Amino acid sequence: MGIPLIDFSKLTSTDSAERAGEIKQLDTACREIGFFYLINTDIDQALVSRMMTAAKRFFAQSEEEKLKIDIKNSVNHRGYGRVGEEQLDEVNRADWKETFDMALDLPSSHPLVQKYPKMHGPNQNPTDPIVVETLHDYYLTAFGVSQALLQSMAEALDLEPDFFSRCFTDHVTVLRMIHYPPRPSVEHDNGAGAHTDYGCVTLLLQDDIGGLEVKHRNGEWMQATPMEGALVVNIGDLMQRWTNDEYVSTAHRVRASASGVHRYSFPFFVEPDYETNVACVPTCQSEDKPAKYEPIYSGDWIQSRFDATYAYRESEKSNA
Ligand SMILES: O=C(O)CCC(=O)C(=O)O
Ligand SMILES: [Fe+2]
Repeated sequence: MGIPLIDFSKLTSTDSAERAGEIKQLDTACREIGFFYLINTDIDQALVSRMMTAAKRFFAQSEEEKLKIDIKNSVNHRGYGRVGEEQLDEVNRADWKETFDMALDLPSSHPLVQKYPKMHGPNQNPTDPIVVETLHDYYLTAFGVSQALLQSMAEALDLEPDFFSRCFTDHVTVLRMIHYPPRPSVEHDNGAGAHTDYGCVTLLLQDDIGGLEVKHRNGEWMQATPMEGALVVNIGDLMQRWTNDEYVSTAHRVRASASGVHRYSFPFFVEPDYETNVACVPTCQSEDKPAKYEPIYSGDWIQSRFDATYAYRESEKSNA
C-alpha cells in the first residue's frame, strides 16, 4: 500500500511490450491512488540543481524586493505570493509558505488575453536573469515530460494518443516555486493545507526534506518520502472529472518545516487551453455508468478554484 513507481523511459520505450506493461501500471496507479513517483524522466540532475539554486536566490531576497512582483498586482495570477496569501484548506489556517508562479507569457494584445485576462497575459519576472532562464528551461523540459505522460494516459484509457495533448496549444500550465520557511510555532503545522489539485496532472519536484503527505483511500495519511531523481505525479480534479471519476484526484498536504529547516518544492500544474471542453471521455461512460458531470470549460473551472483559495481574490468568491 505505498505510492507506486512508474518508469518514464519504459512509457516512452520503442519496445512495445515494455511500453504496454508500463502503461498498465500507470493506469492502475491513476485509478487506485492517483499518485505515483515518476523516474527516468528528461529532467536531469543538472537541471534539478539549477532549480534549487534559483529558488534559494529568489526567496533569499528582501520582502520589499519580492513584493515588487506581488501576485496581488497581477490580474492573471503571476508573480510572488507572500506567506499567508494562500489558504488551500478552506477551513483551517493559511499556508506557511511563500510562492512564485509563472506560465506562458502572452502580450496584452493577444486575443486570448483580451478574452480571458484573468488567466492569460504577461508574467511578472524576477530581476535576476539566471533565475528567469532556469525557470524557462525547466518549464519547457517539464512540459515535454507532461505531454508524453498524457499520451500514455490516453493510451491507457483506450483513447487516441493525442486525446489530451492536442488541448495544449495556448495552455495555462503553471510552474510554481515554493519555499516553506521554518514554522513560527509548534502549533502552526500547516505548510500547505489538505487539498486536491485543480488541473489535469501535477508534476512535483521536491528537495530532500520531506513533509508531503497523501491521503489513502482508507483515510490514513502516507508520506511521499523524497526519492532522488523522481518526480511525484498526481491526478488533478479536471482529469478526474474528464474520466468520470475513473482516475482519482487525491487529497494531499504538506507539514510545516521544523524549526530551522527550509523546504523547497516545484509543482508544475499541467492545465490545458482555456476553452478545452471537459466532457466525459467516451471510454469512461456506459449505460451502467453514465457521465456524472456536465461539460465545462477547463479555464472556467480552474479560475473558480483560484478565486476560492486566494486571499487577494476573496472579493470574487461570490462570483465564482
Ligand atoms: O510542496 C509540496 O510538496 C506540494 C505542494 C502542493 O501540493 C501544491 O502546491 O499543490
Ligand atoms: Fe497540491
